[in-house]
Amino acid sequence: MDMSFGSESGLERARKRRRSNGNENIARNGEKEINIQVVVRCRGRIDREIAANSPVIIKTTPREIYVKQSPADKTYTFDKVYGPEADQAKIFDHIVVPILHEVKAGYNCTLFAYGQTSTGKTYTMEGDLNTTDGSINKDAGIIPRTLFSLFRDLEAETQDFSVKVSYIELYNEDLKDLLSSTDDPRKLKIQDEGTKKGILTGHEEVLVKNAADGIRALKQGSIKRHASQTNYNKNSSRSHSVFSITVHIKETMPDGEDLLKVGKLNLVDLAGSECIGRTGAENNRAKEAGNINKSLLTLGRCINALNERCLHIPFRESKLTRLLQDSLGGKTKTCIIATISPAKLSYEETISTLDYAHRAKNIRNKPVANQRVTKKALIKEYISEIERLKMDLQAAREKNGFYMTHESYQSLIEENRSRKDENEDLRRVNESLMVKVQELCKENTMLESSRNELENKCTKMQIYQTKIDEQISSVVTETQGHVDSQNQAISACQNIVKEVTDTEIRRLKEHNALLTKIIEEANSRMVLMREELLTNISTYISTNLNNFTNVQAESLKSSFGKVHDSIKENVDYILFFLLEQICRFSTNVLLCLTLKIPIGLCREANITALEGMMTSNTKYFNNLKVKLDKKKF
Ligand SMILES: Nc1ncnc2c1ncn2[C@@H]1O[C@H](COP(=O)(O)OP(=O)(O)OP(=O)(O)O)[C@@H](O)[C@H]1O
Repeated sequence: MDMSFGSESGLERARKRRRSNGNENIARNGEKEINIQVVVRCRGRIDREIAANSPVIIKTTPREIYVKQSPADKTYTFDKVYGPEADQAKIFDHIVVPILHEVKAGYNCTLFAYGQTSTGKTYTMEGDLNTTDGSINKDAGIIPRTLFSLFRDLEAETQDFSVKVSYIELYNEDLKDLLSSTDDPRKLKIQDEGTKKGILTGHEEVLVKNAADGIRALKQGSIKRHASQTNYNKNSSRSHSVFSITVHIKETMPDGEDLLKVGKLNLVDLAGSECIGRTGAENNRAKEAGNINKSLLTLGRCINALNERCLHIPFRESKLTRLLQDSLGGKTKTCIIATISPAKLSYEETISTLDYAHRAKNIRNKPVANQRVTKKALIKEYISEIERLKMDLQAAREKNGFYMTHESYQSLIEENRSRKDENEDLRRVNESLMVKVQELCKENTMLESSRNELENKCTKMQIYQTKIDEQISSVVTETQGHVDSQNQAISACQNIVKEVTDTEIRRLKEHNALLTKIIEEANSRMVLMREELLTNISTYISTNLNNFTNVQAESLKSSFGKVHDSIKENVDYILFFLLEQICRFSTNVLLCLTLKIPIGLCREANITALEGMMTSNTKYFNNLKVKLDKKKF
């Protein structure tokens, strides 16, 4: 029985051994890491969401998904994104058809649907399983479409092939020791004898001749699929289901030898990831939800560990992750379809699904095509497998101990050895981690002491800084006082200077007026003198004309001229002197105005200088008066 695609049958173990006998390197050389493909499917609102008036908060583009939230939308990028308009045919053509090519080329591929309850996982994987006139209906999901497409293509491409399917269901993670009862060879019932807690159902691999056979096998296997009604979904799957399709294709080599190419497709419909409170889970169903969440949680931890390239991936912590082990970080080509609801009602679960799926994007697998085996070798393996199973059955029926073939025993020994190796690896990892922890502890202690030192330094610096601050502020206050008193002194000085200057200007103006008056007086007096002189001369000449000789007349003219020149000279001198005084006066006034502010700073000296200037001006005026008086004719 090949119960799962993660656990190995004797046949697979034998194949593996053969691979390691020389062919493994060749296979390894061809290994190429590829990321897991992650796509998102968002369905339209369903009746329950419409009735609750829950608005649509999801917008999609071919690669991006926007979740409305304030203040800004949250955006996620995936390999592909499908909105409500994408029907079942589109999903199949875009996602599954390329995967089927890989299966036919001899690869193991896994496609699993993950998402909150009622978001459409079962609709996507199974959908409508009924057929009309031998054809699928439009709501048929990935499994029926795969079976129909596979048989159609294989029949068209080759005559020699076989298809086998198996179905298993897993819904309780409390199972510890799985015991098998084989009364019905087509149906497997494994029960935890100790606790009677859980059942893992399914059937062995069965050969199917056409697509309808395959669908029948799926229906048979899932007939008892554990489903219950939740607040969210009337027909909610409470278990994880795995439907596997194995394809054997015969190829005849040029030397005439027949080789078998084997490819496998695992279609996984996970149970809903759900929040217990919101889905209305009570009592047993709450426990059930807890178990479902527990296995999904382990799946999440494995995804995180793979994402972070951890040395240890906790695959063994749940049956589900043991089943999916080769599909996550192994040699399988894997695609995850994350299903979400568009309604605001499911906001939290949608974000959680998208975060989960987004992390899975970074997981890298190294797909390797299965080794082709000769028909003869395969038949031999099947015969020995049947022999082993027969003997196991016999021993079980006779309740006569447990029979095991030499090969099975060797396999178990090998498995045991590999577990021991694994344990040893873990012990070494643990040891190296302990060393690291100790190193970190030491580092931490050192860091702690340097932190204390730094804190002490900091405290000292703070005290020092406080002192400096105090000093600076006292200097600033003192300087400010000085500046204020200087400013007061300056403004007082400026007032005094202004007063002094105004007084001096007024005095200068008075002097100027006096000077102008003197000039005017001198002018008019000189005009009078000149006129008087001329009158006297003409009277004298007219009286004594006849007595004058020519010589006398000439001498008179010349003395008249001299007198005239002397008067002119005196007048010119006086005018020049007065002009000089006016210039000096103006310069003084300008000087006073220009020096107003500097005077304010050293006023005493300037006031003395101004007073000196005024005294010298007064002196000039007095001298001038004396001179003018002397020049009187
Ligand atoms: N893309 C879709 N288009 C139309 N109807 C859909 C779509 N996806 C889901 N539905 C409908 O939504 C309901 C819930 O879907 P389904 O049972 O597949 O959800 P689920 O995720 O498998 O839930 P659970 O985890 O509880 O089993 C069903 O009535 C289904 O027909």
